[in-house]
Amino acid sequence: MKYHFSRALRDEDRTQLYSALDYFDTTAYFASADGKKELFGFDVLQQAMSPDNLTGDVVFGGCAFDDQLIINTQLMNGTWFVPKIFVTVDDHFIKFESNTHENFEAWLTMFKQRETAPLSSRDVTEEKDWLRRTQQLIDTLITSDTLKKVVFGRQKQYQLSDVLDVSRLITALKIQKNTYRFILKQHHELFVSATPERLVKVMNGGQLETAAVAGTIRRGTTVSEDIALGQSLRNSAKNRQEHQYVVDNILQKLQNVTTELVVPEKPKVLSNRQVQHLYTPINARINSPYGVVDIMRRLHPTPALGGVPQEEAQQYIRQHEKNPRGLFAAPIGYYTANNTGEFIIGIRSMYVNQKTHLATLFAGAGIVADSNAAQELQETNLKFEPMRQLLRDYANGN
Ligand SMILES: C=C(O[C@H]1C=CC=C(C(=O)O)[C@@H]1O)C(=O)O
Repeated sequence: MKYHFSRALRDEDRTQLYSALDYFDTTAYFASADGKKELFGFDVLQQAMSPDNLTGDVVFGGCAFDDQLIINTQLMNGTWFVPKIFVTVDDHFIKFESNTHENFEAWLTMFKQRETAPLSSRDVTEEKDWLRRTQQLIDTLITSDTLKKVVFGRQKQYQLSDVLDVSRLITALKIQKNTYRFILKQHHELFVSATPERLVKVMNGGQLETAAVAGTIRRGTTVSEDIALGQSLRNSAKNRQEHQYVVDNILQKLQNVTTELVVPEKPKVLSNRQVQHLYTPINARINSPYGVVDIMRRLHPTPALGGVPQEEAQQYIRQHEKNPRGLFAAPIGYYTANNTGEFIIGIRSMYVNQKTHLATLFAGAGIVADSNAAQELQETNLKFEPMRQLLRDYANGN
């Protein structure tokens, strides 16, 4: 990029940057799981449905989960853009890069928080037969010689009374600890995710970090109950199996494109606000000439989102889920011209059409032969909760 500027971070910078996300037609926001690093992309220099034809210092976007097209949306079928302005914020510093604006301070002062109307929401559609279809899937898994695991998705729609402001969404998302937060906005469409699942991060020098996040239990209401639940998750043969499918698949996919693969023997427990997961971090060094986009394409979908075997599970998903997933359960993130970048998985997410004011919330659960359909239904209810809470907090002005 042509213009570069950096300085110490000031208190008001973040608020102004959040407001700037509402001023442009196309924007992206990415926050690391510890909340220390935030990336912003503003306005479009180049745009495409696939990253292949874009040449920019940084590219934001996401692929659709599979090749099923969704009507009346551009965003959910996969979209990528090179921003005109790229801003990075960490604990102490702010870095501004631009092709079009020379003066960062003058640019930033243009953006003020807007007054917004109160919001209400009511649920309008719900997949009432999800329990029955999940039982049918369990029966299929019990009798199948080949199919071992399918991550089965569910969607729920809410009618909102007004448009959502990205700046207020970011503020309301902050309570979702230990999750990456991502918002992609294109025209009247928004995709919002507070996800614990990192697909891949590649750093300068080719160090690669990924993780298996699969196997779920609720949070306890007291510290001791929470710890006991985490322990029972670790001891659950069903959850360990569900998790191990993901670890094995990632290792197999990385084998020929990396060296120095490091994987702990046993999973840890990763706690989010509503649920706890089994979690295995996996590190490696990426072989030349592979880049972060190659690894993203190679890894997606892991059995945390698709299933085992991959092709058969994806076919089951295509045939038995009510609606295509779009960016739900799909890779979203950014990459740079230096082959670094980070892709997370768009779960605990929602899609909002700001013209119809319809919000679609997504949740899924890994189903194996040992699964209990009613428990999986409960699990998906918990997985809807980050976005339901977001809508509630947004409405309450939190
Ligand atoms: C598909 C989702 O979760 C996946 C990620 C973590 C744990 C999962 C599980 O335990 O079922 C799922 O594989 C979702 O949250 O919508």
